Amino acid sequence: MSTDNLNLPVIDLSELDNENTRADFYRKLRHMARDVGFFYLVGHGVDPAERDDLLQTAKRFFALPQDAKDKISMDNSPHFRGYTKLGNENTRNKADYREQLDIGEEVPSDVLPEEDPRFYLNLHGPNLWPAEVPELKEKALAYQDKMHSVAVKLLRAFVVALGLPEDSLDELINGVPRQLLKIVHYPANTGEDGEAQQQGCGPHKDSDFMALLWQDETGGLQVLTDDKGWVDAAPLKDSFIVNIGELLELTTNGYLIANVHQVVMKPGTNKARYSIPYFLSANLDVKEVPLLPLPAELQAQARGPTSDPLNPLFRDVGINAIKSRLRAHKNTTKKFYPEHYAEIEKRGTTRGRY
Ligand SMILES: O=C(O)CCC(=O)C(=O)O
Ligand SMILES: [Fe+2]
Repeated sequence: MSTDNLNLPVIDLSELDNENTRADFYRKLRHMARDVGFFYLVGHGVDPAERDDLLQTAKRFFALPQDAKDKISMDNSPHFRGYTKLGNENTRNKADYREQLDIGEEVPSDVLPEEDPRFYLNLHGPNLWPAEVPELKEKALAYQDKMHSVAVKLLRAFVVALGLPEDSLDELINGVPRQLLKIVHYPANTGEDGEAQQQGCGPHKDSDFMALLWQDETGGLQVLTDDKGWVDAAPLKDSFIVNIGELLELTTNGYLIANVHQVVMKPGTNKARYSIPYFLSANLDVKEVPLLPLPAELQAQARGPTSDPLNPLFRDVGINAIKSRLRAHKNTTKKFYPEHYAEIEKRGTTRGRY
C-alpha cells in the first residue's frame, strides 16, 4: 500500500456568497469532485469554538467507565443509534478499532419487523443520550443543525457546478433531514492489541450524498485515488474533509464517484484520534434515486455506478441506507434483524435479499 501527501485540494465555501468569486468556486468544485474525488472545505461558517465544546463534552462521555457507556449501547437500538464500543463495528467483515456515538434526526418511530418492505424506516428514531453527561444532547443537536445547513448549501452548489438548477435534488431532502452525526474516538495505537489496532475504520464508501468530516490533528485518514493509490488526507485546522457518497454517485450516473477511504492508526500513533463526521442523506422513501439530467458533455463522461459484489449500490434509498448499517453493526442486526444477520454471515453482504 502506498501513501503519499496530496497538495491539499481546498475549497472556500464563502466564495459562493460573493458574485466575483462564485463562478470560480463552481469551477473548482466540479474539478475537485470529479478529478480528485475529495477535498477540504473552509469558509463554512461553523464556529470552531462550538465544535470544540461539543468535542470536549463527548470526551467526558468517552471517559466514563465501560458499563456506563454501555447503558446507551446501539446493541439495544433497532434504529442504529447510540454508543458502539471498541471492536463492535465491522467494515468489510473486519472489526474497526474505535468507539463512537451515532446521533441522527430525532423522530419518533415505530419499530417495523424486518419482513416489512419498509423496514428501513426504522432508521428514523430516537437517539440515546447518556444520563451522566446531560449537556451532550443539546450541544450535539445544535451542532447537527448547523452541519445540515452547510451540507445542504454544498449539495445545491454541487448540482449548479454540474450545470443544473440548484433545487434539482431538493425533493430528495425536503422535510425532516435525513442525517447522521458521529463522534468518534480512536484510541492511541500502543501495540497492545497487535495488528487489530491498525484498522481504525476499514476501507469503505459512505452511503449518503456526502460526508463533512472534521478530524483532529492526529492524522490517519486516507483516501484511495486512481493515480496514487492511498493518500493521506492530512489534518487541516478547522476544515471539513468532504467525501462524496454513494447517492451522488448514483444520481450522476457515476460522473462523480463515491471515494473509498479508511482510517489507519499506525503502530507508534501514541495519541488518541477524535473525529466528527456528519452525513447528509436522502428521504428514506425515495424508491428510485433519479438520474440528474446532466449536460451532454458530462453525460458522455459518466462511468455508470461502480459495481462491487461486497458493496452493491441500490437506487432505493432506504435499502441503500440500511444495508451499510446492517453490515457494520452486527450485534444490532443479530438482535433485531436476524434474517439479515444470517444472510450477512453466509455471504458477507445483504445481496441475496434484494
Ligand atoms: O474518522 C474518520 O476520519 C473517518 C470516519 C469514516 O469514514 C466514517 O465513519 O464513515
Ligand atoms: Fe466514511
